[in-house]
Amino acid sequence: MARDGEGVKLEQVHGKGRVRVARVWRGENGGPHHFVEWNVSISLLSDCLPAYFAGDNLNIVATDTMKNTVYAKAKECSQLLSAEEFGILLGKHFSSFYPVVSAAIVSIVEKPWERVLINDQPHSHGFKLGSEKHTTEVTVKKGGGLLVKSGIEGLAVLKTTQSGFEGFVRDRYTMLPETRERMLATEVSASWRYSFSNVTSVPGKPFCYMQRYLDVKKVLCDTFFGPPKDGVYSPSVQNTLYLMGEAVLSRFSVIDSIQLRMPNLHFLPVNLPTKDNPIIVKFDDDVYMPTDEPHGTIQATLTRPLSKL
Ligand SMILES: O=c1[nH]c(=O)c2[nH]c(=O)[nH]c2[nH]1
Repeated sequence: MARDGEGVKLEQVHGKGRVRVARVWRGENGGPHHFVEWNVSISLLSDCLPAYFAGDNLNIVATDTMKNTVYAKAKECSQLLSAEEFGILLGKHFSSFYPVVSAAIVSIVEKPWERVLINDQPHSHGFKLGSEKHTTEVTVKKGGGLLVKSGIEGLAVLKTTQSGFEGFVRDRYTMLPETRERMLATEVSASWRYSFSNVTSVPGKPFCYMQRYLDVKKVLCDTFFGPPKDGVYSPSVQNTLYLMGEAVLSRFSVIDSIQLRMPNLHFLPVNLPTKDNPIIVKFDDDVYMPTDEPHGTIQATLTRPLSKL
């Protein structure tokens, strides 16, 4: 929402960030419990410019109300649902319930609680924290326009060989040796966009966002690592990132585009020469110094041709 007035252009959005909610669904007749913990952020686009220009709050949906709505809607959801479905439900509510709201953006980060296995048996009500996180960002416009993104944060992956980096620009500042043998480590963040563009075109069951999230994660990992025995050679993070994104687009027709962020987390070869003694440690692809920073930042978005942008 923007207004030009007295030489000032105002663009604004307001919302509530980091609303933490956990929900348990207790199985009938002693069946297993299902559990999620979500961190929900809401932004509303609404015509509340008088609040900024004149201190008139008449059209403001209080952010406290947004927070309460998260708990109220979680309570109403009597069946297990995915973060995406909860985001759509909240987005539909905010954009249709309030005449002043033209669009709602709901972002959710799911805490990676996983059902625990005891003696290989899934526990009925016990969970432990995993690593990478499932995320979603849903935009719902008044009238039903929809954008659903899902994502992964913090998928840490590493391979000890089958990676190199050669043929790059060399100048007087370049010290990095060319190599066909190095470690490759990254923490993948991915965000992909589904092709549904209206709340009426969202597929119902059996389409399952949770399963799709697991499928995309598998395709990303399979492409990064390659076959179990021999792996696959990576000539750069850039090429591996591209192949990962391309594999997702070619495997899932409901996904229009994917953004991947893959920091290059360096493992530096350790050589310890001394002035007087023979070399204490000579690097032989064995001892490394892991570093978090500085790190390479490699990021790209792949979009399917002919996507309805
Ligand atoms: O895969 C890589 N891509 C780069 O752009 C780069 N730059 C660098 O120093 N090492 C690497 N590795």
